[in-house]
Amino acid sequence: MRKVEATVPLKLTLFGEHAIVYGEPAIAMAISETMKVSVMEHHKTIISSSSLRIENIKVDLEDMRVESDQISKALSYAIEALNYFEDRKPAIINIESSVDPSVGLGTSAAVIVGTVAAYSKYLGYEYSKEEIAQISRNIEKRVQGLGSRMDTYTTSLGGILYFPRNSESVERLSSKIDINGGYIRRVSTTAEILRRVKAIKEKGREFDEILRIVGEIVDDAKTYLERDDMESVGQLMYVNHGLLMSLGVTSPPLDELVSTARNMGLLGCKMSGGGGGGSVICLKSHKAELLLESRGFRLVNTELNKTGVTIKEISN
Ligand SMILES: Nc1ncnc2c1ncn2[C@@H]1O[C@H](COP(=O)(O)OP(=O)(O)OP(=O)(O)O)[C@@H](O)[C@H]1O
Ligand SMILES: C[C@@](O)(CCO)CC(=O)[O-]
Ligand SMILES: [Mg+2]
Repeated sequence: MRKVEATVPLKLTLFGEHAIVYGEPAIAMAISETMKVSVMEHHKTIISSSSLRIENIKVDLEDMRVESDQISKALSYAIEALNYFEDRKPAIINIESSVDPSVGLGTSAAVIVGTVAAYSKYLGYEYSKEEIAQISRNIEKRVQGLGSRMDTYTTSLGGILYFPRNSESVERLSSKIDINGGYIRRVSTTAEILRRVKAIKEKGREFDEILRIVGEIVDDAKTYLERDDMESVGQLMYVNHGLLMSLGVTSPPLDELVSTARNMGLLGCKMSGGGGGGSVICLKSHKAELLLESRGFRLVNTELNKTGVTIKEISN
């Protein structure tokens, strides 16, 4: 029986979330939390996701229909990833994540990257990580309507990545940055928050100006990260958080935590990812870890992942 398994790192956004959707640069980092997608030979197509508590959903291979609209919405990223392939073969697709879905850690991207990586190998294709990133980026954009290539590229390629403005290139950064990260549940998905930002942006020119300043912060942060000047990196984290608050994408628990961190003299903290709750990152310190824990944030394994998606063939 053939089985292919893809392991995909999740990610943190260090700087520039939301602004990157409008052409500004951003910096993201792949971490050691993972999404695993396995594809196993079978006579029917079945999708299971333990973290979504969705078990053995049968999928019609012809039109990728599932039994209920609600479930099909929850599985839309995985289904669209399977749909990319025209020469589909039946299989059991199992998705397992080390974190909760939709908390700002790039689970939407990782589900797509993992499904494209494992299913393409199952069908006999040999895609490079860059090809997996490119295919996944288009799928995420199609499902969400809006979005950048940041999460799909970071989870495919691994490392600390800088996405320059108005360019399709990606730059690997070398930095010793060490982070504490944690998350709380959120009510909205990134797709919903992206639609809210678009609506706000259409209301006033000042929002374009905020996004442009975020872009400048990202470029300065790149310089400081490469010099390992963490005091300056931390200061820019607070400023980036403040601008995200002006865009309306933070939430009271996130703002309280970041503001308390600043009052306590921590070097730097900010929201990370789509926002509306979800993830917060701080430059690493014992105090930052205690603060995250005291506010009920679930700590994440923020060790840098340098390799990106890996695929292995398991035969039994
Ligand atoms: N374990 C999983 N199994 C299947 N689908 C998942 C899983 N985890 C996440 N997803 C899909 O990704 C969606 C969440 O995407 P969303 O973009 O809101 O969160 P995120 O990617 O974790 O955060 P961010 O985009 O802010 O980094 C879920 O609604 C679901 O469709
Ligand atoms: C909010 C956003 O910038 C990051 C989500 O992790 C969306 C995107 O880049 O697609
Ligand atoms: Mg997402």
